[in-house]
Amino acid sequence: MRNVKHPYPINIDLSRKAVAVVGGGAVATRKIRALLDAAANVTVISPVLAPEIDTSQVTWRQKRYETGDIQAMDMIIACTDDAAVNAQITQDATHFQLVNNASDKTQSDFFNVAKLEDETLLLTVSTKGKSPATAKRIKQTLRRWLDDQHWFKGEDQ
Ligand SMILES: C[C@@]1(CC(=O)O)c2cc3[nH]c(cc4nc(cc5[nH]c(cc(n2)[C@H]1CCC(=O)O)[C@@](C)(CC(=O)O)[C@@H]5CCC(=O)O)C(CC(=O)O)=C4CCC(=O)O)c(CCC(=O)O)c3CC(=O)O
Ligand SMILES: NC(=O)C1=CN([C@@H]2O[C@H](COP(=O)(O)OP(=O)(O)OC[C@H]3O[C@@H](n4cnc5c(N)ncnc54)[C@H](O)[C@@H]3O)[C@@H](O)[C@H]2O)C=CC1
Repeated sequence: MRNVKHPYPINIDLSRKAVAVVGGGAVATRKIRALLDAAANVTVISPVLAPEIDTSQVTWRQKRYETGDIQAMDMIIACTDDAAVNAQITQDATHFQLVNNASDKTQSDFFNVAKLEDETLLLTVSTKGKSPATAKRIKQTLRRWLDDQHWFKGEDQ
């Protein structure tokens, strides 16, 4: 995140929000899964899409990113494999849009978190951007502990 030491953690209902994912590769695939879980209206802007992305669940604009593409979006995830394009997207976003630059943590309004979820629980883990792999490992450890306590009834995620 740009310069905040104590980010504000929230759970967002995205069902009335328009979310742009710029890029259609491995990172986009993971972010889109979580966005669709939260009922977001997802538009993917990318010349190519990974086969795991279901085009019946998103709006696909098959093109390279251009300034103006994100104008009507509430939230934007910049995850192309071109750092200059991701930086341009951060620059194009206005102060009332929330932008995540997946390739540069100093250019994001928010970070994505690792989540563990069933009907009644939503646990999220963040290392404040320091180590996503550690967040994933902590999530897996928590999952085993919750299973041992019979406190978790979710699928593997
Ligand atoms: C800052 C942040 C920004 C953001 O994306 O919001 C960010 C940034 C970066 N991630 C990188 C790498 C990987 N990240 C993952 C996975 C996850 N990354 C997630 C979050 C975040 N990642 C945010 C901070 C989270 C926090 O605060 O802890 C998770 C938690 C949530 C999610 O993405 O949905 C999800 C957990 C999956 C789960 O829950 O199972 C994997 C795959 C894996 O581990 O399986 C790899 C490949 C690892 C490898 O193999 O090296 C790189 C290096 C890129 C490079 O240079 O190559 C950067 C760039 C940088 O650090 O600047
Ligand atoms: N935050 C995170 O969780 C992680 C972030 N990363 C970062 O994310 C970047 C992307 O990683 P992957 O998805 O694995 O790459 P990838 O190579 O699988 O996908 C890149 C996608 O970007 C698209 N693209 C390229 N130029 C574009 C443009 N001008 N406009 C629109 N789309 C464009 C391509 O068509 C492709 O679909 C990496 O370069 C790395 O910096 C990598 C791993 C995890």
